[in-house]
Amino acid sequence: MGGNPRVFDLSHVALHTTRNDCWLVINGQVIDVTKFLEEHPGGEEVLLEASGKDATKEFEAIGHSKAAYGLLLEYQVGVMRGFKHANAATAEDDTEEGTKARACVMTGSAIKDDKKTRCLGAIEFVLPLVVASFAFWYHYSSAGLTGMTQ
Ligand code: HEM
Repeated sequence: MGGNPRVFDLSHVALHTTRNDCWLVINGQVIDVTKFLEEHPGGEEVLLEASGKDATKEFEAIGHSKAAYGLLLEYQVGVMRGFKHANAATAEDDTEEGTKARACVMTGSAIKDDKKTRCLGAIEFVLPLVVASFAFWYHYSSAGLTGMTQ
């Protein structure tokens, strides 16, 4: 799909319900799974049953892997009219590039959060050690000084 996604109505998607022409809708993405029917690990029957309609619930109920979500992009032919993505402003943002960009943002923040947590962990561990060593040093050096002056 290019920068301008094709926009479909459900009535249009409903015209593609055969083995030779099989579309379905998942999360506002219009997916043409015709070429994927034979490859689908869950079998072609479930795809045919879900064809021509919004199959988001069925798709998500299976707990498909990230790879399966990635495949959606590969077979996407357009978006549903008026569909608002959970984390996108408009359906127009739901281009392949847009979705990939969002995926990057999501991965990016996940990694960032992870780093932050690791960094915090290190600080939480090192800081008490530094404070304790300082306290020791202060105690003994001032004791030494006191000893010297007496
Ligand atoms: C609503 C329609 C769908 C239903 C009901 C469905 C059902 C299933 C089921 C039952 C399995 C498990 C097979 C097993 O473990 O033996 C499966 C696996 C899989 N499906 Fe679907 N599926 C649907 C749509 C799709 C679509 C549209 C794609 C991608 C374009 C897809 C990609 C996959 C992949 C890659 C697997 C392998 C396991 C995984 O990576 O999650 N499925 N599906």
